[in-house]
Amino acid sequence: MPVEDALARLLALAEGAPISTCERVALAEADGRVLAEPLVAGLDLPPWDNSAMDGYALCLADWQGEPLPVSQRVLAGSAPQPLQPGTCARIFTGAPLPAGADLVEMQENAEVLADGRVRFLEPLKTGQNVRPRGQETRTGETVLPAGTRLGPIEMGLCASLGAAELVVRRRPVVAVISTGDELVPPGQPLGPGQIYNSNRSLLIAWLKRLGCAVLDAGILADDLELTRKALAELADVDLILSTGGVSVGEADFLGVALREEGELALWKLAIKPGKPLTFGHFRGVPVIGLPGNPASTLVTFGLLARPYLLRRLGVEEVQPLGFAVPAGFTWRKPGNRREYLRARLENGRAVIYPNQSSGVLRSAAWAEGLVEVLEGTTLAEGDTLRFIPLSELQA
Ligand SMILES: Nc1nc2c(c(=O)[nH]1)N[C@H]1C(S)=C(S)[C@@H](COP(=O)(O)OP(=O)(O)OC[C@H]3O[C@@H](n4cnc5c(N)ncnc54)[C@H](O)[C@@H]3O)O[C@H]1N2
Ligand code: MOO
Ligand SMILES: [Mg+2]
Repeated sequence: MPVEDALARLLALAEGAPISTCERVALAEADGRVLAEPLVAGLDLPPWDNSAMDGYALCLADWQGEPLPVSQRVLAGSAPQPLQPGTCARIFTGAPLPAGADLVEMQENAEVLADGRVRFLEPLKTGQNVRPRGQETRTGETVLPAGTRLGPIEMGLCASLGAAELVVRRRPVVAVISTGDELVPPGQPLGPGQIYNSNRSLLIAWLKRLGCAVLDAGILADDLELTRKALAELADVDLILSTGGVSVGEADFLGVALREEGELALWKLAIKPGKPLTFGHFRGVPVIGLPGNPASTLVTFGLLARPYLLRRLGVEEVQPLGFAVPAGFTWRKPGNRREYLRARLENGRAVIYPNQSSGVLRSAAWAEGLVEVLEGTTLAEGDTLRFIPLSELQA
């Protein structure tokens, strides 16, 4: 199945199983969460006309070009008096404009005379250096739609509107299973044939960034009975996310368990790395089986499982679009799977890590993004490719 068809399937399944319950959280706890209700402005922003500069506020219609006495001093955080006709007000950045004033001149363009009056050195224009009330936002406007993922910028925006609490989708509970008799957690010595479990750490960190509550189900031995048992114990989670055990080997049991006690909706995609990606249900619980090779885990989580989870949270834009870059390498062997190569930008061109084996996670740590090589294509230097930044995928 082509990647885009698999993604469309997954997103449709996600829409059928939304994480629809919500909770009210303090603003400080909302980073990384998804808004369940739109953020509607309860005030104008700015709440009043204010000065964009340190200088002097005056009324243009009232001014004949003569130096003006200073009738008041207005600091940010103060409440000014209405402007006395025939005077100007000393004013500072962010301070409310006195009623009757309609412009601010910056102090660099003004001269304070010996008698304290202020002479304006440049032509003046109504509205200059004034940030009018409501210029950013008006009361009642929807500032962020439901389904927005909150990041640093949104946190700041919510605060600017005085939102102390937000209604967000609850965290999806995702169980992480690492399958493989060879796996050992870091901190223990390696025996013969053993390797450290890297997928667990990669996925747990990534899921947390996505606002998921992670249930670490540990390492699962390559055994059908134990696989059934492990899956059966996770009946209450929103998603079971496993790695390994999805290919055709004699120790690959995930697909068998899904076929027996649920259903296998997706298996064998035209994607490299990541071909044996598996999606199905075990006794009704959604299961994503990522291929065990670490670069396959990375690519399939980023391009398929991450969008699936985000869509379950009601997020519309689930995938970075990436951007077009010229290839800084040649590709001579057309594949029958869409390839995602770990790449970097050098002098505006994509160059790839020399070892693209799906077992090599170091390629991804070196890389800044994934470049997409379409099925059946070869590439010459300068040909255009899509570059998907890893920073955006990991956000
Ligand atoms: N005869 C075939 N063999 C394989 C095929 C195929 O089509 N025919 N597909 C290959 C492809 S492509 C992939 S990808 C892998 C996927 O295999 P599995 O998902 O079943 O994963 P395992 O066999 O369990 O492990 C693969 C590889 O990854 C290492 N691994 C697994 N889990 C972890 C972990 N948590 N941390 C670090 N490394 C892990 C494991 O030791 C293996 O080296 O199958 C190919 N075979
Ligand atoms: O699809 Mo596998 O991840 O190529 O090695
Ligand atoms: Mg295998």
